[in-house]
Amino acid sequence: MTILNQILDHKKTELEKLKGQTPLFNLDKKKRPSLYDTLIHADHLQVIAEMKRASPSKGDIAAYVNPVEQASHYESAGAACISVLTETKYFKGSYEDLNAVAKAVVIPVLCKDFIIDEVQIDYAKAAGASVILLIVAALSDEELARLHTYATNHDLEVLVEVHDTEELERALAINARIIGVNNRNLKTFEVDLKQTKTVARAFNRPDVAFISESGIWNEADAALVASYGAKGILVGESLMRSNNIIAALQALQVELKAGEVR
Ligand SMILES: O=P(O)(O)OC[C@@H](O)[C@@H](O)c1c[nH]c2ccccc12
Repeated sequence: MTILNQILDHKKTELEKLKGQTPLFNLDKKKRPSLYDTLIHADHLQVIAEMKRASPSKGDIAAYVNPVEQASHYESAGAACISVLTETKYFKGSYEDLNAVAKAVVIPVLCKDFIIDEVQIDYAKAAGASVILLIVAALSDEELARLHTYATNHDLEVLVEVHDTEELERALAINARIIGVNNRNLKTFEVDLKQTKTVARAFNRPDVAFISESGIWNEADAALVASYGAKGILVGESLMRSNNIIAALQALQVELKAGEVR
């Protein structure tokens, strides 16, 4: 069984618990900027910086880091959005982490989880997210369309994650406005930045905000995916391990040149 299937099986067991409770978080509702608008109008590569304590492929990365401090560094270094892992068993995240970050920053906040049910979207919103992730590989076409509509109707933006050109077609079919290609295959854990190139070449839609996710360590990686057409990048581990978060994040914000070679 692939790791993605293991995570999804575990998720199903948690749904009943979520459905039996009401999400109660303390939050003053903030109007956050639109991630889509930020990406579409970008003149330099936009960074979605991730709060990631651990992962199934790497184990502990920074298990005990303070999410508010981490997110505040990200925000002051010019991040476009903060991604917060809320999956608990494999990534050691929580809705409490998300809520703490949402209270501390004014930029968009992405709830990073394996969403398979509306109740998770309710929790993400209640905890303060303005963006959610939907993973095409984890959902049927019907589920993808239904959850995408549900989130949009609740004033959330949606990052739709794909791995390859077949999944890209499925994302385009539901009119996804923000599409991310995950350079890490969630079935094998292999990371290849060229996935960004392959997917970028398969479509020409300037109205879609296209981002590259995972495996970005330095300015050269950032410049490479920008040259493939990415307007933004989703970066976790390299920032979590950095001992100079601000400098590391600033270095990734490379200039976007008009008419990049794709
Ligand atoms: O730590 P990295 O290699 O910079 O990757 C960040 C992010 O892309 C990764 O955490 C991620 C992308 N899609 C996901 C889906 C679920 C969990 C995690 C992810």
